[in-house]
Amino acid sequence: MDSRTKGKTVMEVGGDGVAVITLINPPVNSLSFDVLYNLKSNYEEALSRNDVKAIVITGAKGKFSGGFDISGFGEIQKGTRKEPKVGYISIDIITDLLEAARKPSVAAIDGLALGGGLELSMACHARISTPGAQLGLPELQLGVIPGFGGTQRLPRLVGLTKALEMILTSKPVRAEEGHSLGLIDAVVPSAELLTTARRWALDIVERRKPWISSLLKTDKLPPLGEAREILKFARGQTRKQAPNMKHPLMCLDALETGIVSGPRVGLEKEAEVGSQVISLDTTKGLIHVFFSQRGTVKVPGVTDRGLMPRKIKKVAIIGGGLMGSGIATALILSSYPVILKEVNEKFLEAGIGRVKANLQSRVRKGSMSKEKFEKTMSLLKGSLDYESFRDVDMVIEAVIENISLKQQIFADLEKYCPQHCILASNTSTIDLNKIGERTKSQDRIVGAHFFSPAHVMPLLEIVRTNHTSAQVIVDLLDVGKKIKKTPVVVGNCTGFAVNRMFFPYTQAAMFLVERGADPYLIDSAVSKFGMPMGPFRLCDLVGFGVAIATATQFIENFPERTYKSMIIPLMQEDKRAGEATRKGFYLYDDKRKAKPDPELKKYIEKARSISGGNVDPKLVKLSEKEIIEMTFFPVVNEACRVFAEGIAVKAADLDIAAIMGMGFPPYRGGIMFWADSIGSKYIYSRLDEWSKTYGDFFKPCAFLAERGSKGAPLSAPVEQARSRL
Ligand SMILES: C[C@H](O)CC(=O)SCCNC(=O)CCNC(=O)[C@H](O)C(C)(C)COP(=O)(O)OP(=O)(O)OC[C@H]1O[C@@H](n2cnc3c(N)ncnc32)[C@H](O)[C@@H]1OP(=O)(O)O
Ligand SMILES: NC(=O)c1ccc[n+]([C@@H]2O[C@H](COP(=O)([O-])OP(=O)(O)OC[C@H]3O[C@@H](n4cnc5c(N)ncnc54)[C@H](O)[C@@H]3O)[C@@H](O)[C@H]2O)c1
Repeated sequence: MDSRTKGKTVMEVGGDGVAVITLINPPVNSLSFDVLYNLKSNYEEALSRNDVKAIVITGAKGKFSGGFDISGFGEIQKGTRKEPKVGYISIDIITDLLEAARKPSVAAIDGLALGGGLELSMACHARISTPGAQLGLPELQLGVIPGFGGTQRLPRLVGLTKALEMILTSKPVRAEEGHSLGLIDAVVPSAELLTTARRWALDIVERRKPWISSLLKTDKLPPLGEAREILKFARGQTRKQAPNMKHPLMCLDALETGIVSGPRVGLEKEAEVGSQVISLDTTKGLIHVFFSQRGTVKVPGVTDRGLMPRKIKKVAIIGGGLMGSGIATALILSSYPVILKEVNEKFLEAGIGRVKANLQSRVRKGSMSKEKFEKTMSLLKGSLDYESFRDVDMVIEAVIENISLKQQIFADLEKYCPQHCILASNTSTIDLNKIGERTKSQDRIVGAHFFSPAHVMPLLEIVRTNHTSAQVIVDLLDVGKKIKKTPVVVGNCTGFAVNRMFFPYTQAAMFLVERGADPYLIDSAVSKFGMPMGPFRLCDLVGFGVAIATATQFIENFPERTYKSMIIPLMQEDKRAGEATRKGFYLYDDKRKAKPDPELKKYIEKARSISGGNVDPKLVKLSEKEIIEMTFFPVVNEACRVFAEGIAVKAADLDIAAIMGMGFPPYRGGIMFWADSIGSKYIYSRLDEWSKTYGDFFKPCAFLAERGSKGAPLSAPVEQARSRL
């Protein structure tokens, strides 16, 4: 393959008269422009050759296709590639050349047919798949719409309601379901895939099987009035669930056009809308997130050294509290045998009970069978001592946040665990160097910072010190992947990446409220911005005990830029500690529904009198935009410090950490991507102005000042980062 081209297709014509075209573009046979243009020439040749009666399309190495090459969207967005004429691929090639051809086509689907891959197969006249195949149109998840005819063909193959479900949720279906829906014509074992597809194609030629053009099917479509009602409902739901995104509604427009005005007009509408969505900011953000998420496992100096992950056969967890039980759940769910150690029988039983409850909730929801539950639970063994630690490959310590206890535990681990064993801590705040102070095992000490609930939250911060070996990081990256987490490798500092970046967010909110802003308006503006909840609702959820403990760490470590608000400590004195006590910034009813509390004013006024600050009329009347800026620009400022200090190696890692650790809206691309979309100059000037009026909490850091003065992007690599790693 030419090094400048991305992928190709090859065509082989058999003695039976079937031309087999194979999509080849590793690792997922994505449909790059090169693949698509090759496919077009293969088709032209197959249609013109007398020895070809029918065509089979398949993908190399057990994968049909993962869809259009997503990097192609980036090239169009950046202007490094000219977009082909609107509709050229979906209408000229896929519809007019392939579907309307005089010779039938059959798709032989192994592995996956996603996005453009499934769309290409839907333009074929039949689809044969293997049992494990995944079939879906996940485009909306990337900010684009199905653009190779999927908005028209899927409803015609599986019905409007199912098509809407598949498109709006981006969730694929398995082959068997695809078969019962009418999306797949036959499911056969892998070894029979090609022979069945060839035979099927010839049967179509010989009229023993029907020659079906999906685009012309109407039997699965509801009557027009009903279709309009279904689409109206879908629009209402979409507006509610994705209020900040335009592309799902634009996708529905394309679907509706096809149903109201016919599939050809629908295809034209799809092509027009498909071209428009590429330049939406939300689309740019989501595509950035797709690649950044996959990029977190590429760590310069670590993953480029040819190290192979060692096999982790058994893991021990110390502490079966909230975090330890969640981590144990995540591990046994991925088939790791786990030993859970606690201080006494009672606590051990409680810890195992929590793991059981985590799994039982899956059984209740129907996502886990009883047999699977039993099998998974059998991987968990309890322990009250270290005897069973003699053959573990990794230990994750998750006891209470107490430095001398952790130091003692690590000294014990050094004695009992084998020499190769990875010694990880789930600490949120304590310096890992201190934790390992009483050992000689610094090279195998690492942070494995999970987020609560650990079996649900997708992020894993892998914290390395100056001494952590590359091998240990490679091992942990592999475990992270196996337990389906997105790992981000960060350096050792207070709060690591996520908690450190987001600490100023809560502080900014407290500051604004003390100066007269309405906390409920702040929460509402932040939720509208796209966070799962506002800072005050979040404090209630986490609990004030944790909030105070974390705040103390930041006040001690970064005194020059922390805002010390007394609101939370004052409330806690009155036994209001958040949702768990049913009273915090909100009041909670039996169903845990939050309601504003007029009494809150009392605490705010008292905190204000302690801090000596005054109500600022400007801050009382903040617009939603100003609220977002004043709460998130301090986060950007701290993210810049984290980046400049080399705590994160790539700005994109901070984007993923913010999205997966804090719920920052993915369609804004993450914290640094969002900041760059606003511009460093503006952010710098706002922070600079506020710092002059309101103090050093807002003071822009040197990195932001430097980039802001030039208007340079904040996410550009740090050439001379004072790396701590
Ligand atoms: C016009 C059309 O309608 C528009 C489209 O088709 S848009 C594309 C629709 N398709 C998708 O959204 C599928 C996206 N891909 C995925 O969900 C997953 O990659 C997958 C399920 C295919 C495979 O998952 P998994 O095995 O875990 O591998 P994963 O790490 O995600 O991907 C492997 C590599 O393939 C790349 N890749 C996957 N799908 C790709 C695609 N469609 N385009 C370009 N690269 C792709 C990834 O970036 C990654 O590259 P890397 O190794 O350099 O980091
Ligand atoms: N709670 C969170 O949201 C969160 C998030 C990330 C990280 N963390 C960190 O995880 C760790 C645990 O937090 P948690 O919320 O699960 O605490 P927790 O209080 O719920 O659980 C701690 C458990 O450790 C046990 N324990 C204490 N000493 C032990 C010993 N010597 N041997 C075995 N077990 C022992 C206790 O009995 C208790 O069950 C802390 O370091 C915390 O900073 C917490």
